[in-house]
Amino acid sequence: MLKAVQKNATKGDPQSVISAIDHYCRNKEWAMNVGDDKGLILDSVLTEVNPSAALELGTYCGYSTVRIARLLSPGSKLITVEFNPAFAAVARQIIAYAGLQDKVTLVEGPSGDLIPKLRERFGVKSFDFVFLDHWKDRYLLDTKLLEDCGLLQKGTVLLADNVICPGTPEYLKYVRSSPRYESRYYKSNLEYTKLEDGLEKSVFLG
Ligand SMILES: O=C(NC/C=C/[C@H]1OC[C@H](O)[C@@H]1O)c1cc([N+](=O)[O-])cc(O)c1O
Ligand SMILES: [Mg+2]
Repeated sequence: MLKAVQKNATKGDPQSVISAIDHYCRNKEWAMNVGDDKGLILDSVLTEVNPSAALELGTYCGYSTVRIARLLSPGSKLITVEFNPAFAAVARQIIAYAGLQDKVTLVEGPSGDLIPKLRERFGVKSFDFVFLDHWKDRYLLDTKLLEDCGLLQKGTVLLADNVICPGTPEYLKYVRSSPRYESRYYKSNLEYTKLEDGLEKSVFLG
């Protein structure tokens, strides 16, 4: 994937990096990026929220990191968390190739350990936007952790990938039944396939 970006994308042009990855993953080797179909929904929700402080759980190779960071207003920041050092190493190069390294802080390690440290380490008061795309059985645990650490504020938008495939049933049940969230499902398809998947947008009500 990284070679495809270096070969086919233009340095400093995030859209060309996104297109190069999508083309490669559709035609050569599938990979678990949020992809171009769900990516358009991510773009529109992100543009609507226009966050000054955004968090991504599950960087993988940085595809959604680039999608998010390219739409941030000047001065806004994205913190992205990745547990797997090999993925993180690729992501750093892809984010830099897109020229977005100044907007992105990539933190390596388990989300459960890092979330409680984000305030002291990065001076984050709270997040306006959270993209959940990491281990599917961590979505609910980490959402509750974000609540308990006071990192969500009234109006914070959580956007969760893969709520159908591979699926995050406990998380869905929680955000759809809790009085503290206003939740909505955006139907789409699993990246680069015809299988159903979708994004769940949940607004924290405080
Ligand atoms: O596991 C998925 N994502 C979470 C990956 C999590 C972790 O894998 C190793 C690394 O530590 C990374 O953080 C996933 C899986 C599929 N899938 O179709 O299997 C599709 C997706 O969009 C996904 O995000
Ligand atoms: Mg995903």
